[in-house]
Amino acid sequence: MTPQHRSSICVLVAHKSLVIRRLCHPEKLYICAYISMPWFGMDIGGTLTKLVYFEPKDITPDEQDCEAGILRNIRRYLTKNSAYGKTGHRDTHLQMDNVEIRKRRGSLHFIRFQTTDMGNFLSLAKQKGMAELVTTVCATGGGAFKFEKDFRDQVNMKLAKFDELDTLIKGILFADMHNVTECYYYENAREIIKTEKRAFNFSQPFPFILVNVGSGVSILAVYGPDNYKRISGTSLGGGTFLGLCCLLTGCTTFEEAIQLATKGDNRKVDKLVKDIYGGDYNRFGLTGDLVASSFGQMHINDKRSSVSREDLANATLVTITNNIGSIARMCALNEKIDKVVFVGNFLRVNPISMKLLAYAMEFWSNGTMKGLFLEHEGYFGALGCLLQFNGELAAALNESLDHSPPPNTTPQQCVAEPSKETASSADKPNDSTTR
Ligand SMILES: Nc1ncnc2c1ncn2[C@@H]1O[C@H](COP(=O)(O)OP(=O)(O)O)[C@@H](O)[C@H]1O
Ligand SMILES: CC(C)(COP(=O)(O)O)[C@@H](O)C(=O)NCCC(=O)O
Repeated sequence: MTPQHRSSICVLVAHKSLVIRRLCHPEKLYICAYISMPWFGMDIGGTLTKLVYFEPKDITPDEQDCEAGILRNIRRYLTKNSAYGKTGHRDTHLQMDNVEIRKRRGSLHFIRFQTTDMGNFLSLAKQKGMAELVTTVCATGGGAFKFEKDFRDQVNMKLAKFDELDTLIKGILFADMHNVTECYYYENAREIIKTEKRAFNFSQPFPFILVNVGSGVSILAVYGPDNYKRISGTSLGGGTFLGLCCLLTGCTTFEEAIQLATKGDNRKVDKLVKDIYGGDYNRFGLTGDLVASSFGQMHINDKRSSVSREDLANATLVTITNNIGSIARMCALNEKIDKVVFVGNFLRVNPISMKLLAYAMEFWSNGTMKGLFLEHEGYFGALGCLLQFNGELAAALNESLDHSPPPNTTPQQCVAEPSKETASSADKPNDSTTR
């Protein structure tokens, strides 16, 4: 807030998550809404909850004096630690600095925890006094619906719900615009052992196929910032990999599953083309080393007794990844789109899958399609949600506000027309789903 704004305030009503200020004007009384800190976006997924927190770095000495103790404590707690409770982690390597959001400059912090830990998160929020400061949390993902009552009953917080696919796209476009190295591809993807990560210029993104590999998989065709359709999906996703891996190897975490897979060999588990043909199946270009049948050797006693946990983990990873790659490629072919962007936390610390997907796009399309990846892989829904905060408040305040802005006031400072991207969009049926 600038000194002029401060001097024009005649009434200030603190309403926890937002501050409504009445600005004096000779002819009219204007009401402007400032969104008070803290700013969060939350994506409550089937496996992981992602939290994006905006830490303002342009706090003036005046503001510092006024900053409530609770707010300061929350800021310090989130930014000075990188582990929270049993499963909470801040991905410090993903932090985005010097970002401008709603005319404020600051850093974006990326935090995740297991959705099964939601009870502990709510207790922590209560303990840190969040409930006293925040009335409304912007949330997306299935959990925004599932946990709505828990938020209300346990911490007296309202969830402003946003659709997970809308926010996913908003988050991707924002991250790509603010981070020049956000998007990358694998050079020489056909040579999996040698292939290397390279930055990709994604400044002209449309159209692209978006494959979100979370617990399950959603596939979208994106034609513009507000123009997309969900064209396909599969229940064989990241949750399937983790679930099957735990069953087959006795591992208990995703990180362990990936580590095992890194040391294993799927060829001891799968039946390859050469196991069936004795070599290549030349007529249709199927080389001998191609997987003909995932897990296809495991009905043979001898083979079964000689495989390791590592081999089983690797075969599970390859099976799930190849299936996703195959569906994604067919979707891209159908839509006549050549860029296929893979996101979602299944790709976290998982170069095996990324390289396989890059290979699959390149090989099966004869080099006409490209697999692309993004650094903030699983956080776009939460980021998009944080960015839409404005729209939610506009909608919430729409009825009580004078819509015409006061003189010399930018749209960010004053709620005017409700944004098209209001929370209510999450409550509408998704008519862009074609499947
Ligand atoms: N620390 C982790 N714990 C559990 N799953 C993880 C972890 N890191 C990556 N994953 C993978 O990410 C998937 C979840 O991806 P995410 O995009 O967060 O989806 P969702 O929104 O459904 O939770 C899991 O199914 C698993 O394959
Ligand atoms: C239901 C979901 C959108 C939920 O998203 P997620 O938490 O998995 O990221 C996703 O799991 C999905 O699209 N599953 C596949 C459903 C299908 O098309 O078969």
